[in-house]
Amino acid sequence: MSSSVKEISILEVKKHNTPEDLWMVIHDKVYDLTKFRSEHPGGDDVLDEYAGKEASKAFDDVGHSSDAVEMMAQYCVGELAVADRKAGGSSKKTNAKCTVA
Ligand code: HEM
Repeated sequence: MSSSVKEISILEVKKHNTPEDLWMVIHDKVYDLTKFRSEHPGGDDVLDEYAGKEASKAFDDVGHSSDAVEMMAQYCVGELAVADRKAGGSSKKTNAKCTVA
């Protein structure tokens, strides 16, 4: 069965590790936060810190609101490749729609 969600490897995510090209992984979803960076209420520096990286724990530790979680979907560009996922990485909370082809 084909899925409408694109699978992205962690190696691909790592290439997008600058403020001008900023991707990160949160709960097995890949987000392109390049445009959101300057709008993030928590600041651009914290996002820069996780550019190209796995940021699930950092995201959870902040205790982001449900509004923040809802905002995530629009920046989702795909799912982390199954082989690159870690046990416990997924989260119902942030398993929102991510149907970008
Ligand atoms: C798609 C990813 C993200 C979205 C959509 C997002 C969104 C938001 C929003 C809407 C707020 C305002 C407070 C709230 O509604 O909870 C916020 C605050 C904040 N965020 Fe994020 N955020 C994201 C990722 C991250 C990451 C990876 C970090 C890493 C540490 C982070 C750190 C913070 C901090 C420190 C605050 C300020 C909390 C405070 O003032 O009490 N955020 N974020």
